[in-house]
Amino acid sequence: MQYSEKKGALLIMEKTLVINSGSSSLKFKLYAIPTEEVLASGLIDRIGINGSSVTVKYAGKKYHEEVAIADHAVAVELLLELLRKLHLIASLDEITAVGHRVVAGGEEFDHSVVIDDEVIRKIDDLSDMARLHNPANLLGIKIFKKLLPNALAVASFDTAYHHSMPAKNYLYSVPYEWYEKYGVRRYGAHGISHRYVARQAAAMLQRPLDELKLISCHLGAGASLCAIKDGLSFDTTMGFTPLTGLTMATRSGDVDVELVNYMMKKLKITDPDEMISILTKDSGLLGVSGVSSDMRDVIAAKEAGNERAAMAVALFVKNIVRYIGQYYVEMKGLDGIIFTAGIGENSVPIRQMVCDELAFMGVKLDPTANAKGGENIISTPDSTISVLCVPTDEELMISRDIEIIKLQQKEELSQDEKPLL
Ligand SMILES: Nc1ncnc2c1ncn2[C@@H]1O[C@H](COP(=O)(O)OP(=O)(O)O)[C@@H](O)[C@H]1O
Ligand SMILES: CC(=O)OP(=O)(O)O
Ligand SMILES: [Mg+2]
Repeated sequence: MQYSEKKGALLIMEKTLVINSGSSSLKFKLYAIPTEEVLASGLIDRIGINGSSVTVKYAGKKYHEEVAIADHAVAVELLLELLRKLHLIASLDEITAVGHRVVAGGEEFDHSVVIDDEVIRKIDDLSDMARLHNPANLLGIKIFKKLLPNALAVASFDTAYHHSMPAKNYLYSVPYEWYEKYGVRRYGAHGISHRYVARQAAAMLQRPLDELKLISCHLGAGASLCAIKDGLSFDTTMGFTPLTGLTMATRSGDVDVELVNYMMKKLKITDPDEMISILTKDSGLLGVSGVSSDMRDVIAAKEAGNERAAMAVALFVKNIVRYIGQYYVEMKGLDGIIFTAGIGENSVPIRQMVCDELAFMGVKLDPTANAKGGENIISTPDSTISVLCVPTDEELMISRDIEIIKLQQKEELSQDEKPLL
């Protein structure tokens, strides 16, 4: 624990580490609490594909290294090494809380929780609902639990935000008992991000969040749209698992389930898991383009005249537009479209291509604002629907949830200490 003087008051400074394992990346932020100052932030990028690298920003400095990172286990090891090597902390004990993004939280977890053995078991049980993510999330949880047994460990779930969806938006048209007995329903994902960008958008538009109809487009290696009404998730493109919805880096998005059966026969595959693995790891941008899972590479190939790369980009854009149309109708109106995550935040051409498809509705991008990126309103003032670029900050949301949990724990303690009358 350290002390810091801010505006004349003596503050006890604690350090919170937040770990965000995505399918292609591992991000982390080290915060000073309560000031929320980011002491260090890091991105381990392109996990499992060529050209992987690590970038850490700390104390006005930047560390960058191109290094092979085969999987999330290697990424977590690298994170630990960097914490020490770059002297981001003097000793691990300085970290008093660790927050973990967990993708699948099922029906049970509708808010962030303190991680104990029971929570670990449940996250493990939910792995079938996010096979690219929950095992990687658990890996980080277990390593840090072992290294920092006394730190407060918290799990924040991607699915939690979507608990507000009405039944007509989360039920599938399948036997109802599947939902009742086995929890088969749409859970969605990226909820921590959709929640964050919706709040930011309301502040940028200077309107109360609960009066806005928004569509948040989280376009990263995994991608999902979320229709946000009354400040809450109303509908989302990911389903029972993060496999469905949009075209993604390596995931197919929506397909007719009959093709699973058909292709198993054609490819002489007997194990359904093998088929799901093809739809999860060999499809999407990678499968269609044959070039790469990374949108940067696919756009470069498209510009060089590669037709399959152009088709992959066209499918990516088309599926986003399809769902924007659906949610516009479902919400009976739309005030703002938000672009976020790796592609949404950084790709000027993808934002342009999506908005070009919406031009007939009066959506107009300001090309200068679009090229600038960052946290910005990127539509023209006369656009019928505002378009916003909002860099997501899942880590900040997780760190704030940790503070809420700390407050609740303090309140519970003080309740316990109250003398019995
Ligand atoms: N400038 C860019 N143009 C297009 N795509 C980009 C750009 N920068 C990053 N990306 C894309 O962002 C993806 C990573 O997004 P991110 O949200 O970090 O993914 P995840 O959290 O799902 O691992 C990469 O796969 C890459 O395709
Ligand atoms: C749920 C999901 O797809 O997450 P990410 O985009 O971080 O891989
Ligand atoms: Mg992500």
